[in-house]
Amino acid sequence: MKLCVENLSISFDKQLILNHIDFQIRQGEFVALLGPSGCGKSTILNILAGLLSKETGIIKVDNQEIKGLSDHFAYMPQSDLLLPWKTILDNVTLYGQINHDSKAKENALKEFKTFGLDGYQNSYPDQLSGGMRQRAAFLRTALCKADILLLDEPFGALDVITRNDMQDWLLDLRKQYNRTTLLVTHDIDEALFLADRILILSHRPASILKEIDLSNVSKSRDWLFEQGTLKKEIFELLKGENNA
Ligand SMILES: Nc1ncnc2c1ncn2[C@@H]1O[C@H](COP(=O)(O)OP(=O)(O)OP(=O)(O)O)[C@@H](O)[C@H]1O
Repeated sequence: MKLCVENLSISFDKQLILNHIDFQIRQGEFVALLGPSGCGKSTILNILAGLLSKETGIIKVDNQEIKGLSDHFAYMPQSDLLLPWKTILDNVTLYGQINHDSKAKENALKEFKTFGLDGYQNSYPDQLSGGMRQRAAFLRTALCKADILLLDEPFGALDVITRNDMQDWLLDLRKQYNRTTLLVTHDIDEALFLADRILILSHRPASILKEIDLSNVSKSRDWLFEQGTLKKEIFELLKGENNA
């Protein structure tokens, strides 16, 4: 599904946070949003997910305008929000159960291996490592029948090694699943490694400062290590905005 965001603005307490944001995401494209802290990245996801009301702007999925909550979007917030009293299988099939999908558990179990959770269906969240919990939260999001995934710093709370492992895993998964995705991250490496395109936001009120197209790049850790100049350029841009 193609996502089109036009002229998106919002203020909190009379302070303009998003200033006429325009962007599009093609079917199957993976786009990362990078920007200085507090510029409004999560706010964009919250508006798309229907949790916040925009002041101006139009959101379209495949040319159809979306208002409020929509099942086009599956949202994975920063914390994993796994329910501690439910098993991993019950946690990942929460939406399916709410929607009375009798095949929810059967369909979920087929994905446990891919998501590195094989054998853990009857475990509880506190029996899993941080990385596994994030994969479970991600599986719950991916199992939603939504066309567009909204991921807010999914690996933000993980240590650097687990984070890198999760990025490798997500890059592999991307090739298989081809879901339209918008990822919010603070991490320049993560954005470069995972995204087809990076949108860099300015300091508040946020507008899109720069777009980096990586769609023709064959991604690998070696490629990432060689991107010193590009990383420096993005870093300087974000640093300038942080000080703005
Ligand atoms: N519901 C709300 N009511 C009032 N102010 C809000 C609300 N949501 C966000 N804000 C404010 O809007 C600004 C942008 O917040 P947001 O969380 O979108 O930024 P961010 O770029 O995701 O930040 P970070 O990188 O630190 O996660 C912040 O100043 C925040 O305090």
